[in-house]
Amino acid sequence: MIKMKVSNLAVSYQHKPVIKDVSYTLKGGEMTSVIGPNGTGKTTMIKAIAHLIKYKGKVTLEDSNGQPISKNKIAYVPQMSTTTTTLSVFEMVLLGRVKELSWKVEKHHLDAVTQMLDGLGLLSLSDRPFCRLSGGQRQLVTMAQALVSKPKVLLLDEPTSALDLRHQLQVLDVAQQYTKQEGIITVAVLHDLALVARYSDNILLLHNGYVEKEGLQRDVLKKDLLQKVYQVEVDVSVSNKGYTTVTPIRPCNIKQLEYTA
Ligand SMILES: Nc1ncnc2c1ncn2[C@@H]1O[C@H](COP(=O)(O)OP(=O)(O)OP(=O)(O)O)[C@@H](O)[C@H]1O
Repeated sequence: MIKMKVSNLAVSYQHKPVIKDVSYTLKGGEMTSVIGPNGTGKTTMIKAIAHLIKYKGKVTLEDSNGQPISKNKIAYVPQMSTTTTTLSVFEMVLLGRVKELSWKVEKHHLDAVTQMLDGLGLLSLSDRPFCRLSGGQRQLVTMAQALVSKPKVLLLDEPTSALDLRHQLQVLDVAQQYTKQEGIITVAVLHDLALVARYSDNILLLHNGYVEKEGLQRDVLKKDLLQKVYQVEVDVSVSNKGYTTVTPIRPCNIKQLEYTA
């Protein structure tokens, strides 16, 4: 099983600490959701583990034999692609294979792209220029591009923010299926706690640059903990079909609430 170990991670922007001292270990085959209020450092943290920004501390990635895995095997899908490229959807997804391509594009690469587009319901958009897609379609295409690169670690920054209900489930189903099948590590920054409850094997709750809590949904999606971190009164309920819902009720002053976590 592959393993990613993050030790004493710290990131500052212009000497202002954003991620202060974060440590955790992630395992292959598991989906981890990163949650927390706006501006708390979620994007910064996943950009650091993708080696896209400078950080202090240590991030190691190793296979089941303890051998290091190259950082090239980490795929990062940003919040929203604003590129104005005129490349087609097909070409954009094919770029996911760029490290393996030579002057001649082999059939198996083209087949992999077609299969991925088909799986995400994007085949009919193959020839459309990427710059003429809607926000949600762009999110799906960048996800396809990441998956076609055969990553060992898949980092998704708010992958469902522009998607309708059906596509939210579709994207997270694809990510979950791929994570389990290939035994990779997937980390998704999500704000929708119903999706978090449904798809996470593990949840990291970030607050003010620290991990406030890490664990299973029953340990993290707790009323008093969420109230403390989000400063909002919430109701946490589980339907008779087993789906967890976190309902925000009203913003609150934490001093009025009892915190026992
Ligand atoms: N390039 C940058 N330069 C300076 N400050 C930055 C930069 N990027 C982010 N920040 C600041 O770092 C803090 C954390 O930002 P980050 O985007 O990581 O938060 P987040 O938890 O992902 O937020 P959100 O939920 O709103 O997307 C914020 O205060 C933000 O303003």
